[in-house]
Amino acid sequence: MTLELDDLRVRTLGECRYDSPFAEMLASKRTSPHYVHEDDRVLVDDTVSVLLGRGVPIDRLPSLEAAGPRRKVYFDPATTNVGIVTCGGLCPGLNDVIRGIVQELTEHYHVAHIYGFRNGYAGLTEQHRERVVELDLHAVRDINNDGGTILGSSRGDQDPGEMVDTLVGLGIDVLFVIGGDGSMRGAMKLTKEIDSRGLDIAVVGVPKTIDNDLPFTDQSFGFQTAFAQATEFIASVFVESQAAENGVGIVKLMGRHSGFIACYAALSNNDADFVLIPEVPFVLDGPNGVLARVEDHVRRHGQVVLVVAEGAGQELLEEEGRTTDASGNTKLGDIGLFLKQKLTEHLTAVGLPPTVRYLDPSYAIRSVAANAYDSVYCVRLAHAAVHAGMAGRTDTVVVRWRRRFVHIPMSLITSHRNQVDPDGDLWMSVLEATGQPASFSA
Ligand SMILES: Nc1ncnc2c1ncn2[C@@H]1O[C@H](COP(=O)(O)OP(=O)(O)OP(=O)(O)O)[C@@H](O)[C@H]1O
Ligand SMILES: O=P(O)(O)OC[C@H]1O[C@](O)(CO)[C@@H](O)[C@@H]1O
Ligand SMILES: [Mg+2]
Repeated sequence: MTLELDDLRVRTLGECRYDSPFAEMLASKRTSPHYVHEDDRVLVDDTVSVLLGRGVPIDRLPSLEAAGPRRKVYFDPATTNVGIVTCGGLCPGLNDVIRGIVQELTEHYHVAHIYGFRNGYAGLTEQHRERVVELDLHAVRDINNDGGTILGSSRGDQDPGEMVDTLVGLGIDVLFVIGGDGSMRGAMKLTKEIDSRGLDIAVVGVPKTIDNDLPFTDQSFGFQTAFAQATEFIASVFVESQAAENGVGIVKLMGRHSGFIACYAALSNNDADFVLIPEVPFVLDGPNGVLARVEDHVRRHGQVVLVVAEGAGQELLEEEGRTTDASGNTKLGDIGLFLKQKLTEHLTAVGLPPTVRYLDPSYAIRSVAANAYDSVYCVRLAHAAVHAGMAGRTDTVVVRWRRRFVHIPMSLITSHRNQVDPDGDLWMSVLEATGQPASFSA
């Protein structure tokens, strides 16, 4: 993707004229290895060859605005009303982000009102307007101990006009959207509607995806918790497969288009012998296909463990009758059950009748509370989002990029998918750890 500096500038509603509660704390701060000044920018690229290849002066290199508190803010905190909505699939840490936003707005900015919309964008429609809840410190006190989201979530289409009417009705100045790619597309439609009506409402996104499939972010919040949960299931099938004759353990993990959860979970305890992900196509048959390779492994070791991302090998499954969910996401075929059946048939046919242990942890890896690492990450993202919104940034997403918190235009987060690069070092680590072939070609 070609990136120009101007593509990376975030929108702002106007000049920041109100004193920020952080003004004094910021007065003497300068950029350091641990802090980026609000007037400084963070480079997108981090290798000498790419930077040289850009062929532009340093101040024209693609760079991102630093996140964090400003000395002045756009909205007058005392009269500011805020809305929060969580959309799409669950992800560990949603409650931590909600809590962080409410605490920051209450304890530091002392804003007028914070409203939570129930069940995703549906909560902003006319039908559900009366379900809006007012959020305060009491309402969010210990919600971080629970998985899910106290606001609820949903998929499905809503009318931006109706949603903006709700924002106007409540006098919302800043809306925080915590969600994935679909949610950010929805947020951009809201901004477009807000603009067309000439309204002064900021929309700030906090990207959420356990699949880690959003670009321009080191790793999305909740991802670490999710893959840590997944490792437990791999460990279980490993133990089971070791105890059985011709033991075959298969774990299917979430990851529609990106196999990050499968790769990290597999690397974590290093029990997996094969990792199959959407980014690396494979064939079943032939001397170099998955069936023959698994057979060979069982012959040599008496057992085998496969970790498969749900989006892997979709090209091998019947596409007939494939449907979409309420948000238009394609429903995938079940590659886990398909592999279970094919491996059972093949190993039986070659005289190695297997004992197959198949686990599909599914929602169990994403419905849990965030671990300590993710909780820290969530609260820092929440703070960054609040500062961005109060400073009038709109159509903007807060992310951590190369360990710095930064702002990016919302359109970039939906511009492409973050995927495991088959030529990158993560996949190389998986190949090194599993010993599986680099490709399963016919
Ligand atoms: N193309 C789109 N245009 C406008 N709004 C959209 C679009 N796609 C999704 N949305 C809105 O965003 C909400 C969430 O979208 P979706 O169900 O795709 O989840 P997501 O945010 O992508 O999260 P995830 O995929 O990680 O679960 C939907 O309920 C819908 O209101
Ligand atoms: O919640 P649903 O609609 O069952 O969707 C499940 C999907 O959501 C995700 O968890 C992404 O949020 C995918 O990994 C998974 O395929
Ligand atoms: Mg999505």
